[in-house]
Amino acid sequence: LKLAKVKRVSGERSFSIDYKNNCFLKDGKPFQYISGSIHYSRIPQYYWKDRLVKMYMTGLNAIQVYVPWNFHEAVQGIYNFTGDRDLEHFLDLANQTGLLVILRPGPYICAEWEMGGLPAWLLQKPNIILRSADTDYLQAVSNWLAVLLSKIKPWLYINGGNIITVQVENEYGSYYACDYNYMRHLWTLFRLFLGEDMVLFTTDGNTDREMRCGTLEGLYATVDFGTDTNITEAFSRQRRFEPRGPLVNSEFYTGWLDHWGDQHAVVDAQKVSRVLGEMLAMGANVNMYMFEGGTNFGYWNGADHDTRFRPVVTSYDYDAPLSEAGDPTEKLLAIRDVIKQFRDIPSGPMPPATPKFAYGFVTLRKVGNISSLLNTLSPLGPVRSQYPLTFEEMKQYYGYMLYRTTLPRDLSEPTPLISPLNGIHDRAYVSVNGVFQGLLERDTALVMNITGQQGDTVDILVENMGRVNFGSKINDYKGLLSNLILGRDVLTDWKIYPLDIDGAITGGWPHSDSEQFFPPPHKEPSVGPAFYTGTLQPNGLAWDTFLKLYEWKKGQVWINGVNMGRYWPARGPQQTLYVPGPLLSTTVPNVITVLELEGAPAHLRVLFMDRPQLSATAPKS
Ligand SMILES: CCCCNC(=S)N1C[C@H](O)[C@@H](O)[C@@H](O)[C@H]1CO
Repeated sequence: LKLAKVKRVSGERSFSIDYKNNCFLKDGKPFQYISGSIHYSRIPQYYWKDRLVKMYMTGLNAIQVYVPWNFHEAVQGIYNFTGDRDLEHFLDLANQTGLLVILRPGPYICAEWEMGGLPAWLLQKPNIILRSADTDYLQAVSNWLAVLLSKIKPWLYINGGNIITVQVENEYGSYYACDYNYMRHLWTLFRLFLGEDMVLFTTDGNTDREMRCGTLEGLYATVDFGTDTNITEAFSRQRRFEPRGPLVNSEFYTGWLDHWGDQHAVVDAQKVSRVLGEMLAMGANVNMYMFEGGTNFGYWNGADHDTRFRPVVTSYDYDAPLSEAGDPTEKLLAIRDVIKQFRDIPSGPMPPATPKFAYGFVTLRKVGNISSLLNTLSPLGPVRSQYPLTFEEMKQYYGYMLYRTTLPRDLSEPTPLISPLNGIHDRAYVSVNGVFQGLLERDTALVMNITGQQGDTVDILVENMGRVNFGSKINDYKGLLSNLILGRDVLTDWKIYPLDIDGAITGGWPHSDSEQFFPPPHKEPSVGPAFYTGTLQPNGLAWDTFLKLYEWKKGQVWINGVNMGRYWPARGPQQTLYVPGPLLSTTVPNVITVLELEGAPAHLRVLFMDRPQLSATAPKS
């Protein structure tokens, strides 16, 4: 129905590759796209139009969009395209704004997104070979693509919509499998559902191995590279795989991602605009990755794993031309000045940054330790198991899980607790009889000491910090993947509590309880995993703001029931969380709930600021 607005004039619309003149043809005329990446899954729907208009006013004629499979099929066979997941609404807004679309439906997308967009329920098959011709993987992929590609077919430019090209898979050449049967299967599916006329392409990093394993006859091969790459060398590599046709850089990096513990990544604006100009002058088609990064709300951040597990931070600001909050930057203005040299850009003002407000301090109060809240957070009670089960075996894919057992003997001396196969995925917070005794962390903290008496309760809260999204470790199972050894004993006879924190919070906890049963507010801080809550009084303004948890250590924040993502100021570089203004109420108190995993500061205060802090790496402790 939304397409009715789009002039459906059959016969006049075409989008193809001109192998003679080495360019794209749009309606028979040479066409050079100047595009920017924006991920609808990282921006609340009410801000989509704001960001798209700013991209259009910069002079872009296209946007590049990933479709995260796990964002739309969290439970196998149940598809969600509503609200912040309404892909067609996003495409329609882009169409209304005069922007064409380069769609990247994966099924794997990388993108510093949880498991590269693959749904974690794929891991229920213990030895599944992801991104290959593995029959179970391909069956799930085929079911998903049948739904998605059918949905987007009317949105193809050649059918009256605005999607001009579609990418198959994502940098497949960077993956170990190099399985041509997998790529041929995908190619068949994309052709089957999108038709023979659709321009399908691949994108790969700028090396021979990547191009060799990532390209396929029938898919137009493109490359990606940033500002420090020799443009001529990179495009000559593309020419070795596509001797004729348009030059395309599908991911021109305008910035870069941050992992917890990194220095905040920045890329010089003058460098970005200079190299962009050089590529456009060659007639190359360029997509800037990212143009608007947005936020990894909830549990959606991914992770890298080179020598060790490196989860990506909550902010996907990416030092991009539009900031995480959608504010135009100097980098955007420099880019706009370059684009002006190649095409007319829309006249009129660049929409301004959305207003920001410093609401100030809010003092929280403690709700309770996790172990005292199990009736609320795990209403169905525990699963009993001789040995630990993973998140996937428990069929809880994200967030936190509580593993409980008892001490097998008196431990008067500090006794080492270890996971011999580095099996803590990813961080475990250990309490004995409700008293926090320390933590274990994947690759980083492999032993801690315990004391206690035989029969004492051992509570181990395990945090899933986001699944690896790049490389061979994307089959990233979570939880306790191997037995725990305490001294000389293997810990057994577990009670494993799935924790539905998000369900409890969207159901009104803890605030709905606080009026009747809540203990008087007290300022006692505590160590170990505990919930805190408070209210930001309304002041008639619902403006963007940035939440700083000064002297808090690590945890998760919900505001008015929405999971805002992870905070980890103790590690940095991110120190504030972006809070979109429309999330706030102008009339009723805004409920803030914090899960602090290590220990709250005595002041129990959090601060709402009018600006972000993304580059304050914590002082080396
Ligand atoms: C640190 C290794 C990063 C691997 N990812 C790379 S090269 N990238 C290419 C990938 O296609 C894109 O989705 C993004 O993930 C981008 C980095 O922002």
